[in-house]
Amino acid sequence: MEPDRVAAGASSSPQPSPAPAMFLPGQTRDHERGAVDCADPGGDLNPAPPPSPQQATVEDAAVGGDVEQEEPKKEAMAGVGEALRSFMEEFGDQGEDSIILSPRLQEICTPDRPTALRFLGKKYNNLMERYKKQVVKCSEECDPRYNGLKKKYTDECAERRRLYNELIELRGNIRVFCRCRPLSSNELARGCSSVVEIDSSQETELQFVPNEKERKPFKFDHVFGPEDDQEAVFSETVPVVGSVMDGFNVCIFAYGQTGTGKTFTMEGVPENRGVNYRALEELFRISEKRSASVAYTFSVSILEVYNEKIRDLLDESNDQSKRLDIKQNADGTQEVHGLVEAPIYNIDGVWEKLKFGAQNRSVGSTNANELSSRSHSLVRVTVRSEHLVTYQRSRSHMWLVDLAGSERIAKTGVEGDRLKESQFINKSLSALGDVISALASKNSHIPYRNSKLTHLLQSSLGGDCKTLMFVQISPSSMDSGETLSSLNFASRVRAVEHGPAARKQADPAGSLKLKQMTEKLQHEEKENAQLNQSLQLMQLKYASRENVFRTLNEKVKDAEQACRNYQQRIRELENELGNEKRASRDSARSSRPPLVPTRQRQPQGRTNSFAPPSGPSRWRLKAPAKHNKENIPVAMNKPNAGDDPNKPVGRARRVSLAPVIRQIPIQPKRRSSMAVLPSVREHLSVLNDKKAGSRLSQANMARGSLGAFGLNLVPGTPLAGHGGPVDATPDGAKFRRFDFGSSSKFTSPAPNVGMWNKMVTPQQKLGMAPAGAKLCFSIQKRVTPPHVRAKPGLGIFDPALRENMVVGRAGNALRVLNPKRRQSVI
Ligand SMILES: Nc1ncnc2c1ncn2[C@@H]1O[C@H](COP(=O)(O)OP(=O)(O)OP(=O)(O)O)[C@@H](O)[C@H]1O
Repeated sequence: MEPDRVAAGASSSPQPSPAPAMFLPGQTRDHERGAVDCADPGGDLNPAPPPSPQQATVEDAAVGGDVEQEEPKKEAMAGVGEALRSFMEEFGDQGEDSIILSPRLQEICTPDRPTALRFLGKKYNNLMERYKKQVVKCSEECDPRYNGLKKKYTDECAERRRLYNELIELRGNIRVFCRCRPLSSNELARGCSSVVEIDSSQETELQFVPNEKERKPFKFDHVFGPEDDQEAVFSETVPVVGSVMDGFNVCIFAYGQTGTGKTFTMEGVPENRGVNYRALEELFRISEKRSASVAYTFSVSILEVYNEKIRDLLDESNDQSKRLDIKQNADGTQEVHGLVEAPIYNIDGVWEKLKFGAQNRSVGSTNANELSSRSHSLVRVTVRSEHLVTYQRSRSHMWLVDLAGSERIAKTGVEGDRLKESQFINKSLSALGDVISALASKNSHIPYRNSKLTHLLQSSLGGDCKTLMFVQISPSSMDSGETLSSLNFASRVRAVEHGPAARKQADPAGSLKLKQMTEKLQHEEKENAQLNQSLQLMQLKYASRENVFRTLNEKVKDAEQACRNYQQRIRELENELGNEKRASRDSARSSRPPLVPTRQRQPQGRTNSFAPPSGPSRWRLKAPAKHNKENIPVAMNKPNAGDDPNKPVGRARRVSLAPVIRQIPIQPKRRSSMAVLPSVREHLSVLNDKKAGSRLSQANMARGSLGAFGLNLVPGTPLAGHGGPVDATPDGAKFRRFDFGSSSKFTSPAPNVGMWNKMVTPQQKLGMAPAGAKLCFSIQKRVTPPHVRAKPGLGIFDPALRENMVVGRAGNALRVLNPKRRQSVI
């Protein structure tokens, strides 16, 4: 901007409006004031236009010529100049236009207004322009920030309120609303004044001012003044009412001196309905709103506690003698059995019920109230809900209680029945006070059962429900005493902590079912775990058994193979024997000696010179006694030392050389088998003393082959050497020990064998078997089928096991000792 134009502009424009320009960030109010004063010392806020250079010169001269006159003015302006200077400094140092660096400005020691203005010239205008731009820029920058901060602040406030409410809920305090009724016309007529001061801006506080000197503040969750209507009261109550729809138990009760508006608050009047009606209206509204997801059903019961008796106000029979008692449910809640629970489907139905109940309520006239409630009235709304998606059920109660008024008997002037009622009322209210005190001081024992009222409200006062108390007060100076005691009581109630936050109530039937299901589930889980364990065990067992089975299978296969080999071998041997037999028969036929009479006579028993039939027969051979020359039997058994073996043991008599064979009863499951035995000598080398007692067996020897071999080929068996019954037990085994070639004590001497002597083995006859090789006949305990015998458990069929069992060998024959079963010869 050019200097001329600035000067002209300045002169033509009388209002450059410096005042706003003076309110700068960082400046103090004094500075601002100083700047304003500087701009307009005479009181005019608009500064004088900057003088033109010419004017400045003239003025300079004038200043110089009239110093004395200007002296006080200069002094006054000194501070102003200083302010201006600091202002300029603040805006200075801005590049070329900076006035700080100006040597001229620095020369001015005590700048006064004209000097400064003259000096500023166009700089002032530039600065103003810059300042305005900065202000605009600043506001542009700050506005969104300001709005953001403002919003943040509002949000924070809301959050703080929410957190506070949450804190209150967590603490579980009973919420207390205070409602003060207006002064009645009666009171006004009496000239009563109000002792209660309520500041409408302070929603939670009231001052109790009984006189000019006394003033006591009380704090509640909300304070309603005389001008607050039913709607305002209910709008604060709605959140508590809504909780019952979420499954919480709720209790709302009104307490206060008689005539203070308890019934007015709870019941209201038809044209101005109270909490009861509005609460139920709200329940239906919420139900309608949630109908898509939750199905609600409502029922209502109305009762009163009159003179410590419970009366059902919905009982149409109005039977006064009907006795209702409080019982404790399994879940710890209190229940009045026999109480009418009327279902309600719409708000009209609600009003009908409420009206019906109110009509039945006991009321009477007192000095304090024309229509005074003489009982505690309780409306219980039961809300049942079922979620349509999750099928979760809940059942909750909402108690709406209008207590009877506390009253001073003397003041109310009651007598007779009214007096009795008052005493009961006061007694129960005092019990309520005791309960509250006990709860507030966290006593272990809460005296709920001292009155029917406290017993009924047990779970609503100290339990897990949301409680709201209206303390009703009268503003009248006449009632200041009662008002103060009500306020004190309400404060105590407010301090009560419920303990844990209110809990959602599940439907008892549903929860019982759920409990049963949970128990069943737990039981099944336990069983499952046990089954799993046993299954794992079985799997382990199965795996190990499978292993064993596989091993056994392999062994069986081996044994079967061995068995097949043996069978093959036996067939071969049988064939050979058959051949031998045929050959020997043929040769015998061709060289048969002539028949000669025999002097032998048949033994007493049945004699048979032929081999006994094969099969499970048992034979008892009377072994031929050893005879001396005169045919006198001598002792066969162990002779005593010194005994003459040839000494006759009895009367000499003729005896048959043929063995006496007596058939003994066949024992089932016994069989005989035969085996090719090595020669006696070999045999003796095979057997040792200990093993000799073991039974001898012929594995897989065909049963029919026994007959072919003949009994006469079996010396050493009981048939050969033992006169007693065949004994297959280990004790008898010693008798089966034989020494065919030598003089065994059980075998007949070779010359005396008689016809037996002639019966040589087919092997001997055919010369196939080594000299002295015999067939051994043994008796086994059990006849085991081939497949059983082939089992590897027997051992002898398993080559590996058999090797371990071998106790002797003779040619092809092996003598094995199976410790588990028996000793065998193969
Ligand atoms: N907030 C209010 N606004 C206008 N009138 C009120 C209010 N509160 C109470 N009243 C009036 O005061 C009178 C007494 O009220 P109410 O019967 O409800 O008292 P109360 O506490 O129930 O008495 P009591 O304990 O004897 O039954 C009634 O006529 C009622 O209309």
